[in-house]
Amino acid sequence: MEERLGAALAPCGLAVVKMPDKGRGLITLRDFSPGEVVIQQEPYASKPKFSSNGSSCDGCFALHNLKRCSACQMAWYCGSSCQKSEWKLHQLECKALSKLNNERRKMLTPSICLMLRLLLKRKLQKDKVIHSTATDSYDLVEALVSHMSDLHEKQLVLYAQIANLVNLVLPELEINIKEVTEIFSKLACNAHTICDSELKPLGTGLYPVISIINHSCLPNAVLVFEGRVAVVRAIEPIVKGTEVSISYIDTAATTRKRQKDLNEQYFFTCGCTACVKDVKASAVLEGYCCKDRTCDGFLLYDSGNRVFICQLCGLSRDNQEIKKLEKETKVLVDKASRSLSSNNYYEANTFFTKIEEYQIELCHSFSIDLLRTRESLLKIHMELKDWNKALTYCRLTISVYERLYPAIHPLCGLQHYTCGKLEWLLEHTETALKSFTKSVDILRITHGMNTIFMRELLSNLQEARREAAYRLSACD
Ligand SMILES: C[S@@+](CC[C@H](N)C(=O)[O-])C[C@H]1O[C@@H](n2cnc3c(N)ncnc32)[C@H](O)[C@@H]1O
Repeated sequence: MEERLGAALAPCGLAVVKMPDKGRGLITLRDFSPGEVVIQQEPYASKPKFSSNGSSCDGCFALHNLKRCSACQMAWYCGSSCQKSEWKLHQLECKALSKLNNERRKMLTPSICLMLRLLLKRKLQKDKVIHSTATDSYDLVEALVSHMSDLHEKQLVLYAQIANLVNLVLPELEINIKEVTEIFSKLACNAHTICDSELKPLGTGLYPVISIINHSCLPNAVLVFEGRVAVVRAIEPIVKGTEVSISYIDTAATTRKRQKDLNEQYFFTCGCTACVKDVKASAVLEGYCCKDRTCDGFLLYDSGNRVFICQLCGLSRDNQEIKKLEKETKVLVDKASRSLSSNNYYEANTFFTKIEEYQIELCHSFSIDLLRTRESLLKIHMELKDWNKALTYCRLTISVYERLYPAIHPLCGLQHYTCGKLEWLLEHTETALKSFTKSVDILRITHGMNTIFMRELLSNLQEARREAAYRLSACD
């Protein structure tokens, strides 16, 4: 398997190597430039997010013109070509699903659905109904890390229970419960959430070659999806002999939070530069602001004197005052989240606006908490179609994104795009043009140029250019 994979990857300028303390990793055999596709892969198995009114096409993850499989009512296709391409696998899946009563169907979580597909594909490849290739074979799934020995016993029991359910759905496969328990454990640290171009989740997929890529909080590549195809693009020059890295988590968090997330799901301690050197930056991200509003310092707790001290001007801030504001904010955050999840945007707006007031009093301007509040306010004002306020919050988030994420990051590109669309709507043509340009500069690297999404962005940019030129000539 290793040799076959090596032979398939070498022409793409890649090799799999064993790395100290990381297991396997992917390294480059040639230089890659920013925006270049390092590797792309179809999933070994994938499953769109389920929703009763149709999610995305099971074949290509398209979102429109979906029709439900009339037999099982659980698979969706955008047309006959996708239905045909999925038929060999869906034929078996459909037979199994059609037999289930409603109670059993409700128990089919996304990871169970993904597991059913994975096991069926393995069977079809074994029976040579579907061909296996060097980059699409069950051997690659077998080689994935499972971290079984790191799992808590409770988690193992849970996986074993779900494996029993899989056995009930596919009794003819006579699955080995221990083996399926291990595959569930592999899915937890190897499967990827498939997202659309705007990073909205569409489903889950297992890409066993892309899963060889290790994590860094300062990655040199980014993983995006074109339909259900996973595409890894370089976001900076990657010279020959370098390890390719992507980020497994949202890196807009303090080092402590990132380490916790990575440890809980992936069982390792990240040793990247951001994790080793990031102490001061982290303190700013979760830090309180100075009492003197003209000072940009952040505070650290002085336990001896029970006060917070500004690290820039030395001014102290009373612990009690901070605790009081924190407590009041927490009460509001719970209420605000409830209003938002029940789509009560007017009420959510009132709560989040108050939270923002408290956090401006309390937190440093780069604080993650303040950023999350402003992201919620952006979402709320978009829903309420208050474009002016939405634009204000979009701009406020961009300045923090630019500090938190690398210069080339999909979220920065997408936020500039949102900003541009709002400015365009408000007829701020000049600034819209600047925002679209910034967005294209970033997203052409992370997303490539050939998707419908990028074509739409480029057409918006062209239109803004034409309008700006027209306005300029009208002034002459
Ligand atoms: C998706 S797999 C990556 C490939 C894996 N190294 C292998 O041998 O198949 C994720 C696992 O790789 C390891 N890993 C990934 N990034 C790492 C890093 N920066 N440092 C240490 N281990 C890492 C962890 O064991 C993690 O659970």
